[in-house]
Amino acid sequence: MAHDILIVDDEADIRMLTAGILEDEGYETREAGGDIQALESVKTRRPSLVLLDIWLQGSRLDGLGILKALKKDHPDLPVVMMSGHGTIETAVKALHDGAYDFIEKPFKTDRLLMSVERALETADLRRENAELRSRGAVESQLVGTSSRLNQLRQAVEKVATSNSRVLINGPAGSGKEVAARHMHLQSKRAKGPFVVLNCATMEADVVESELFGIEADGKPGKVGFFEQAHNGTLLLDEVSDMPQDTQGKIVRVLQEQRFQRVGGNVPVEVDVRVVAASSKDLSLEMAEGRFREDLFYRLSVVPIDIPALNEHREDIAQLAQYFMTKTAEALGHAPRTFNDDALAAMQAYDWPGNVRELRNVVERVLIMAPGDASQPISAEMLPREVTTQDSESLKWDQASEIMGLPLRDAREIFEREYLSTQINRFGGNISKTASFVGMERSALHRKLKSLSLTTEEKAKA
Ligand SMILES: Nc1ncnc2c1ncn2[C@@H]1O[C@H](COP(=O)(O)OP(=O)(O)OP(=O)(O)O)[C@@H](O)[C@H]1O
Repeated sequence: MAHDILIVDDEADIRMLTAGILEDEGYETREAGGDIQALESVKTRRPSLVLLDIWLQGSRLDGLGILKALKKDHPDLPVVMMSGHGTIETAVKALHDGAYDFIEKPFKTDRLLMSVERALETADLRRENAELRSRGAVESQLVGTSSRLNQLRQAVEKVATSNSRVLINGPAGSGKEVAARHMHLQSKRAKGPFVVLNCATMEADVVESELFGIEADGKPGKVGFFEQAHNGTLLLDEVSDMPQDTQGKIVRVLQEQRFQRVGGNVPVEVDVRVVAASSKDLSLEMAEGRFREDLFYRLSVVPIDIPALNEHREDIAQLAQYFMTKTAEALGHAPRTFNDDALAAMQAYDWPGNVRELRNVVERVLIMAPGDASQPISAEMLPREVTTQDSESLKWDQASEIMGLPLRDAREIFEREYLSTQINRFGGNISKTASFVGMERSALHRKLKSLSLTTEEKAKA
């Protein structure tokens, strides 16, 4: 997509000439003859760059005034100043106030193009960096004011002040790492490091060297996660994926607060608070012999449960707006609001990927939605899966679940779903339901009883 450049100059000839040079290079241009036009134009749509004259006859604000106003709302918008009567002081002032460059009029074509090109390149790079940072970002504060979130925050803050080990449980993307970071920042260790080891993405044969480091010829060759986290917190994320041998070694470290590096024989002492997180039910993993009992009880001194997003829907609007502001800042866009329909659709959706999915949807919407910042995001601009959560996908989930069952169990699930839907459809009226499904009234009664379905309950549902 061509970069779009706003040229602000009170002289129409200069605007035209500059626009001609830029358009020949494939840029799109817009023109403004004064302060009001310039600010309006940026408000309507943020350009990729502004070329701004310092002296503007007939305007209340001069170029420096406009620069300040622009930078207030769009700190990352690249601005190149131009002037025929520029003094060194004005140029320095402009650069100090955030202009990218200052060119003197009359300028040579090459000088103009070079400055524009560099300013755009720098802005693109900055944006990409911020975007990368934002994509990998995990917050340190738990956003949300529902009672579930308030309880969670209280529990996290309470346990933070103790040195106890904590096991954080919750579905993928629900905020386990955010809770762990929040806990770290509220603890006495806040100034120390917060280190995350993701046990799920680590190859079994390197987990130990990653955790404990490597020693060769009596010297540390690689500092492990435990040492990196000295005086701070180590989060063992997806701890259920840790190989069993390593689990045993961790038990010893937790007991003794010291360990040996791989290949070494000198004990290394550390002061580390270990916090574990898991999206699997660790007690089940333990019962099935995949997770060591001694480690489970050592890690799970204080269990903290993070709810799925659909268990605290009241926070969806606040979280969506929060991620909108963050993402807009990172991408250098103006943030948009959500209208009531969009909020209602987001609140009704089930969010199988939890808060992470919500964050991704907001990012996608900000980048893809038509219109400008003055237009709120409406339900039609949301991705299809959010707005068309008709039971299609749910039905499919259920169907695949049924495929894994013996016929008897599958039939029971089907009959239960089918009959409760039909009873609801006929407002709990057994005679009408019986006639529609083609059963005797008494037979339907018996069936409902055998499925433990009551008409009152189902009619209410
Ligand atoms: N309450 C919250 N406030 C702010 N951001 C949140 C909250 N909950 C989750 N997030 C954001 O959602 C994303 C996923 O959160 P996080 O990584 O903590 O989830 P997780 O449960 O650790 O996921 P996984 O199981 O995949 O490791 C992150 O970008 C995080 O910042």
